[in-house]
Amino acid sequence: MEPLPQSALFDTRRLQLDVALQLLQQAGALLPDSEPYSAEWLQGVIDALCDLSSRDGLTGLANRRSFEMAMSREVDRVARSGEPALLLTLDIDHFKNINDTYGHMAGDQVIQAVADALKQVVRPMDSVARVGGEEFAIILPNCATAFGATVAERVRERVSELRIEVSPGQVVVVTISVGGAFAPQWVRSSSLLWMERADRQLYRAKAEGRNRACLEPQIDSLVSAEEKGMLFAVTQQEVE
Ligand SMILES: Nc1nc2c(ncn2[C@@H]2O[C@H](COP(=O)(O)OP(=O)(O)OP(=O)(O)O)[C@@H](O)[C@H]2O)c(=O)[nH]1
Repeated sequence: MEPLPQSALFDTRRLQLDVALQLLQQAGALLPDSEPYSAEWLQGVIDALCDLSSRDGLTGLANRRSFEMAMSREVDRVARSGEPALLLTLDIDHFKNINDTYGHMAGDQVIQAVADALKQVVRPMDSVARVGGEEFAIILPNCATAFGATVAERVRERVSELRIEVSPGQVVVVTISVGGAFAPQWVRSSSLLWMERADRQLYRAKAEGRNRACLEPQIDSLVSAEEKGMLFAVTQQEVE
């Protein structure tokens, strides 16, 4: 790497890092143990802040922002490799009743327990996120299309088996509704459209009675006109 010009060097101790360091401390983040204010130490602080801003505080899962970035990367990867990737969106059924019956703190415990179960039921390469209050989403890269319904069902079943003790002797059982859609292979789509398609199946699962998984049927014509338009636009750009 080129040496930095003299004008780019400054005394890093003049940086106002108090709030950043307090935030990291409060979140229990590990601070780098290198010499404070050295380049290595600053890089460690920046990395820890990036990690903190990409996670959901309650569950430690990826938050919506970092999940959207992961989805965009996956959409690009699928378009290049043609490998199937499944997106599941999940929502705890009648969650408002849990808050109303047992209180908000118990509701938080339920969200944490569901998050832990989701992390355990998928492969390490899959990305699990909390994308809203009682809403989660999972990207499953390289998931064979024939296997999609089985995976979605396994996730649903695992959550229904949880026995969550929200206070001594008080056990809560919850169910989730699951929607799923595969990323269109060989088509440069958008993560937003992919999420919308999975969400549509989630609404169907809710409407059909909850505690079930609905996947978008796998037929070619499911590549929407909008997505075909995007493919066309890309092809045009490449020609020009
Ligand atoms: N405890 C707790 N509750 C939350 C949190 N975020 C959102 N909620 C609550 O989650 C509830 C969601 O309620 P609704 O959107 O009506 O959905 P639902 O009761 O799960 O009903 P369906 O989704 O239709 O099955 C609301 O009461 C929110 O206040 C959170 O972080 N902690």
